[in-house]
Amino acid sequence: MIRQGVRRLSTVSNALLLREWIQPASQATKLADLKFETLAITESLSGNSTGGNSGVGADGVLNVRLHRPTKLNAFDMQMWNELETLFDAIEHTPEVRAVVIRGEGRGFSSGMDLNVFASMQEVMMSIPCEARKREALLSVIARFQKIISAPEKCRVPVIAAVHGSCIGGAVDFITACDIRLCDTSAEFSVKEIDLAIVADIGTLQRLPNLVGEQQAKELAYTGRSFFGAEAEKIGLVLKTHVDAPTLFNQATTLAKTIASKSPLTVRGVKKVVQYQRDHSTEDSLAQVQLWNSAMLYSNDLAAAMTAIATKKPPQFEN
Ligand SMILES: CC/C=C\C=C\CC(=O)SCCNC(=O)CCNC(=O)[C@H](O)C(C)(C)COP(=O)(O)OP(=O)(O)OC[C@H]1O[C@@H](n2cnc3c(N)ncnc32)[C@H](O)[C@@H]1OP(=O)(O)O
Repeated sequence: MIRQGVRRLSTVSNALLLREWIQPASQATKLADLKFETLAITESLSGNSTGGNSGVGADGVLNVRLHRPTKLNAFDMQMWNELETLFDAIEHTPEVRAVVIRGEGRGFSSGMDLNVFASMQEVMMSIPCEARKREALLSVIARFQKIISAPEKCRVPVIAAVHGSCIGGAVDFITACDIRLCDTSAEFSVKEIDLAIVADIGTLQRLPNLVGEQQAKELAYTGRSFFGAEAEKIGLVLKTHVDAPTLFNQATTLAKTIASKSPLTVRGVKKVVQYQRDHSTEDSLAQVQLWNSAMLYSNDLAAAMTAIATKKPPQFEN
C-alpha cells in the first residue's frame, strides 16, 4: 500500500513538472508576478509611462519599455538582470505572441551605463590571479551576449521601436530583434570604437548581415551618428516613420497583426528564417522539409481553412 502511494505521488509530480517544461507556468517566472524597476510593461505603447507591470494584453502583444528615462535608458546592471528575467518570463508566458520594445522618455537607450565599465574594472581588479580575472571577464562578456541575444532566441517575434538615441549596446540589442522600426528622430551610433572597445556583444556579428560588410565596417570604424532615413536606406530598420506617435502606432499595428496569426506557424517562420541565415540553401530547405512534415497538419491549419470557408477570423490556441 505504502509503496503504491509513493509511486502515485511521484507520478503526479513528474507529470506536473514535465507539463511545466512543455508549457511553463511557474509562478516564479510568470510575467504578471514580476516587479521591474528599469523596465515597464504597459497596456499600450503610446503615451508616457510611470512604470508598473500590467501583464500581457488580450491581443497577445507585450509592450515593454526600457525605463530609466533620467539616464536615457542606459543599461545598468539592474536593467541587464531585468532584461534576462523578462525574456525568461516570456518563454514561460504562453499568452505572449509578439513583443514590442521601446524606450521611455527622450530615446531608446544610450547603451551601456558608463558606470558599469568602472564597476567591472573594480571587480576584476579585486581578483588577484590573472588567469581567474580573465576567466571572470570572459564569463561576464558571455552573460551580456546571452542577454543581448535573448530577442533572437525568443520564441515569439520581437519588434524594436526606436526613437531618439540608440547607441552602442542598444544597437547590439536591436540587431538581435526580428524587426526594427524607427522615427526620424532616431540617432544611431556603433559607439564602442570611441571607448576603444571592440564591440563584443552582437553588433559586429549581426550588423553585416543586415547592412552588408562594408557598410557595417564603416559604421563600426567611425562610430559616427546616423539618423532614421539613413538607417532605413542601408537596411538597419525596415521603415522610418515621421514621428514617435506614428512609430508607436505602426509598431503596435504590426505586432497585433503578427499576434493574430497562427502562433505555431509564426514560431516556425522565425526558426526557419533564422536557420537559413546560418546555413546553406540546401541545408535550410532540408530543415523546412522536416519542420513542415512534423508541423503542417496542425489544429491551426484546420482553423485557417475554416476561417477562409466561413469568412470569419480564425481563433488559434497559443
Ligand atoms: C562587455 C561590454 C558590454 C557592453 C558594451 C556596450 C558598449 C556601449 O554601449 S558603448 C556606448 C556607451 N554609451 C555612451 O557612450 C553614451 C554616453 N552618453 C552620451 O554621450 C550622451 O548622454 C548622449 C547620449 C549623447 C545624450 O546627450 P544629452 O542629450 O546631452 O543628455 P545627457 O545630459 O548627456 O544625459 C542625460 C543623463 O543621462 C546620463 N547618461 C546618458 N547616457 C549614459 C550612459 N551611457 N551611462 C550613464 N549615464 C548616462 C547622463 O549622464 C545624464 O545624467 P545626469 O545625472 O542628468 O547628468
